[in-house]
Amino acid sequence: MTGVLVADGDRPREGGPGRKEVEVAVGVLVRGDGAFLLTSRPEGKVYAGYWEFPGGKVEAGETVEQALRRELIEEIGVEIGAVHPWRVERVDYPHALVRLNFCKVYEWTGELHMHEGQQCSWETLPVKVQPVLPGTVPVLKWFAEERGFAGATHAG
Ligand SMILES: Nc1nc2c([nH]c(=O)n2[C@@H]2O[C@H](COP(=O)(O)OP(=O)(O)OP(=O)(O)O)[C@@H](O)[C@H]2O)c(=O)[nH]1
Repeated sequence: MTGVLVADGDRPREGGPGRKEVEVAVGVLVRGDGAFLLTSRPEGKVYAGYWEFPGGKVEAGETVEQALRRELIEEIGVEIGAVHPWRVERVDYPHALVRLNFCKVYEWTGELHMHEGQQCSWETLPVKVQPVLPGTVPVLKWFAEERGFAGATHAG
């Protein structure tokens, strides 16, 4: 990871002048009944306790799809089937400039196991869990558009 590291509290910050975009692979697991999986960010990470879609940073030499397959095994213990790239969203956080590659996934094998002490919840609109990570909010809006859902997509 290149970028300027700035000591800040208990965690270094990625970014600074000329900060590099961090590619992130994000999995939107959708069940047959339309429910989608949200997970909470584990303790020790930025935005701990916020709800998001599972995924993580793309490592050097990996494609988004490869990163997604690896992250979902590592984080939630499932092996995913076909990956359907959906939308890309750029979010400028104080801690990083991220490029979120949201991919829909309809098939997976294995039981859900939260390997990082997260919580998980199958959700429909409006989502019940909160707080929702800022980078997750647009996805809820895309779902609302797709599903003809009117009203607030989440609390807060
Ligand atoms: N996984 C995930 N990350 C998201 C979402 N929305 C969003 O803004 N992000 C941001 O994308 C980045 C993903 O990094 P991460 O911390 O989950 O990645 P990672 O598992 O590789 O973690 P690590 O390398 O810090 O241990 C974070 O800055 C996170 O705030 C989302 O829906 N899912």
